[in-house]
Amino acid sequence: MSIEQQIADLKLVPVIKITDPAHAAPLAEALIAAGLPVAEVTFRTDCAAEAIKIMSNYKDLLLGAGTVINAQQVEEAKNAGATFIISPGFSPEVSKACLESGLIYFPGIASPRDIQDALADGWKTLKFFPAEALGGVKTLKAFAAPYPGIKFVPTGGINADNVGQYLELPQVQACGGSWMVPNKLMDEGDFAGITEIAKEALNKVK
Ligand SMILES: O=C(O)C(=O)C[C@H](O)[C@H](O)COP(=O)(O)O
Repeated sequence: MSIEQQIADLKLVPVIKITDPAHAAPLAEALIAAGLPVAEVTFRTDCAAEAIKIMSNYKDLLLGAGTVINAQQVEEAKNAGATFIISPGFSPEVSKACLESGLIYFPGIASPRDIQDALADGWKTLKFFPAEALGGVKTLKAFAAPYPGIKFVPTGGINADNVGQYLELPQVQACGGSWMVPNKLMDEGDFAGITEIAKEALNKVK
């Protein structure tokens, strides 16, 4: 099954910021225990690649790298075991690196011009970021008319209260968000708490 299809089936993509590599294994286990075996580990911390490498030991986990903004990070993510790449905005450099290395890219888009740049490189499942700040559902409905073949993974300001309204749209494959893996719980080592939040999020979207 394609990565796009697996993400569409899961409906949610937790956006994760790991500050301590020791959190990587318990976090992978917490997400798997919740029934949400997918992680977007962001390159916002120096240990992102190390965390991905640790999490890649969990073969049931669909593992991607987020906040990827250059080709070097694509290579680091791939070497660590990531199978998909996400960036906040469309990056021609990241796109080229993904095409060359066979990784799936979910580029961030915020405008029709971004959508067309992504489409020109062959990407048809796009991250709409920052979703809430850019008009949310209303903007996605407007994008759907001229680009009927494009699917979206909105992210940015999405939470348990508003995720349902996005997933009602046929052009929305899944929603991303950091609310499913709160930094506070990770810092406290409360991985059971993260499992609970991830389960609650899944219940909201079923
Ligand atoms: O880093 C990336 O690749 C991004 O595109 C941005 C993240 O997905 C959002 O920052 C998550 O937004 P929140 O759920 O509102 O915290």
